[in-house]
Amino acid sequence: MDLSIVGSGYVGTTIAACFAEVGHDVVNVDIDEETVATLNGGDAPIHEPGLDDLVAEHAGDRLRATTDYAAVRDTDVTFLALPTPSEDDGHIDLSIMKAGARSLGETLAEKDGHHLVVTKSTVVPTTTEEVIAPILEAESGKTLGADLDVGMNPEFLREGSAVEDFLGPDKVVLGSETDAAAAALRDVFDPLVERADDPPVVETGVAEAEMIKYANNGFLAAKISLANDIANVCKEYDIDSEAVLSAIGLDHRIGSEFLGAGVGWGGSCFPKDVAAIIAAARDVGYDPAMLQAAVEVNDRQPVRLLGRLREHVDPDGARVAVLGLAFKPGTDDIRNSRAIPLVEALLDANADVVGYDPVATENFREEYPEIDYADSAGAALDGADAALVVTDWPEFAELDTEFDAMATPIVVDGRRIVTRRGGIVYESLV
Ligand SMILES: NC(=O)c1ccc[n+]([C@@H]2O[C@H](COP(=O)([O-])OP(=O)(O)OC[C@H]3O[C@@H](n4cnc5c(N)ncnc54)[C@H](O)[C@@H]3O)[C@@H](O)[C@H]2O)c1
Ligand SMILES: O=c1ccn([C@@H]2O[C@H](COP(=O)(O)OP(=O)(O)O[C@H]3O[C@H](CO)[C@@H](O)[C@H](O)[C@H]3O)[C@@H](O)[C@H]2O)c(=O)[nH]1
Repeated sequence: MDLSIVGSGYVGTTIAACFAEVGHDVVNVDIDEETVATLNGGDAPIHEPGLDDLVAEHAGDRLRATTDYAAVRDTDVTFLALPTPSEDDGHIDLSIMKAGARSLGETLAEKDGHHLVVTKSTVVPTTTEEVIAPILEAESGKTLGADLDVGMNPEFLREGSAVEDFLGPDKVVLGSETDAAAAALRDVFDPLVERADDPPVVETGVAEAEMIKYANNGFLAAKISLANDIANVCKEYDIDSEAVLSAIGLDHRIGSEFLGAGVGWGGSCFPKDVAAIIAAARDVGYDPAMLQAAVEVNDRQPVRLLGRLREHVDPDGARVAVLGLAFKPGTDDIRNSRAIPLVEALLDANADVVGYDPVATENFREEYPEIDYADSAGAALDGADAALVVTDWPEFAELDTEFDAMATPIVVDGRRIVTRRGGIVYESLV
């Protein structure tokens, strides 16, 4: 099939390359000329394992990119993979989605025949039908349910394993309201479902599909927060939280994943999505207490980590190495990284901060040019008065003699990943 993907970021590029991989002809539309040029040059515009290879293989053939929305007229289905950031009060900011829908609608005015527009972005319930569809209808002159349909296909990929997750999903959720939309969505996903050995395909309504995404992320974020709550209790009793959490994970009703206690959840999705569904729920008169508690526990974890640091060193004037700037291992994405509140608090406390990350340093430097950066963990530790471990990059587990170069070897581990104990002052958050 001929597919167009509007937005070529973490999701748009990944799904475009993967759809090309399963046999579709795909065009990416993005307003960023550099992104488009990078893709057309055969390179991925983001760091994501396996993506470079797919882009290199399909670019110029089944995968191409353009800044010109007119390209969507040659396709059957368009996915909107545009950002849906948070407003200051947590509500979803739909301005980019609306701008994309307007451009798409304008261009569809000149397309004969049926077109399906699928929301891939994470949007609060009713957005696709009540916000996106009316813009598309108004701009294109097409009629919803006749020559225009909308659908919703939430995305569950994780950064750092995006390609693997998209090509091997636990489930595929296809939200539609008409037979034509349901049939087109099935046609898009059939080759992927077949290749992935038939994962469950959930066919549902558009608003249900929108809500499934928030329920998924809200549940996972709350699961981590509950693990952190339990781990904090363990810490106060001097009980090994890892032993406790791994034991409860053996109960199949609980499951062992996303019980990783530590400095909490960050990233481009959990914080904004949990905030957005809380705000949307309040708009319709319901206060989601569990989700709110998940946020509160999460906000406390960096504060607790700094408390552990202060038990050993006064940050004022101290050189503090921050190990890990990405919001999780395997990505250069720093959006809502736990390193952000930590670095800001350290700067407020007048610490001399040196950051290190295997791949996210340049992104962090753009936001925080005022701190020092090292090109290895060892260099960051050299001469430091204390180290905070913030991201669970596997290389931090291997650190050993590097700690010997610290001025005072105080290691406060926010991810419980460092293995060395002898000859250092080791303090774990949980
Ligand atoms: N990042 C993830 O892991 C992930 C996973 C699942 C769902 N999501 C959801 O997917 C959506 C996209 O997220 P992302 O992380 O890929 O965003 P992103 O910021 O990485 O990429 C968005 C892209 O859209 C482009 N863009 C902006 N305005 C445009 C316009 N008017 N027309 C065309 N292109 C435009 C930008 O240049 C950018 O390349 C969000 O709703 C997010 O919540 C993200
Ligand atoms: O046991 C765990 C697992 C994760 N995290 C943290 O949680 C955050 C999110 O991690 P992860 O879920 O692996 O990464 P994302 O790429 O943000 O993926 C989430 O957000 C995406 C965007 O909505 C969804 O598509 C994915 O299904 C969902 O897992 C990171 O800060 C992790 O460090 C923990 O603290 N403990």
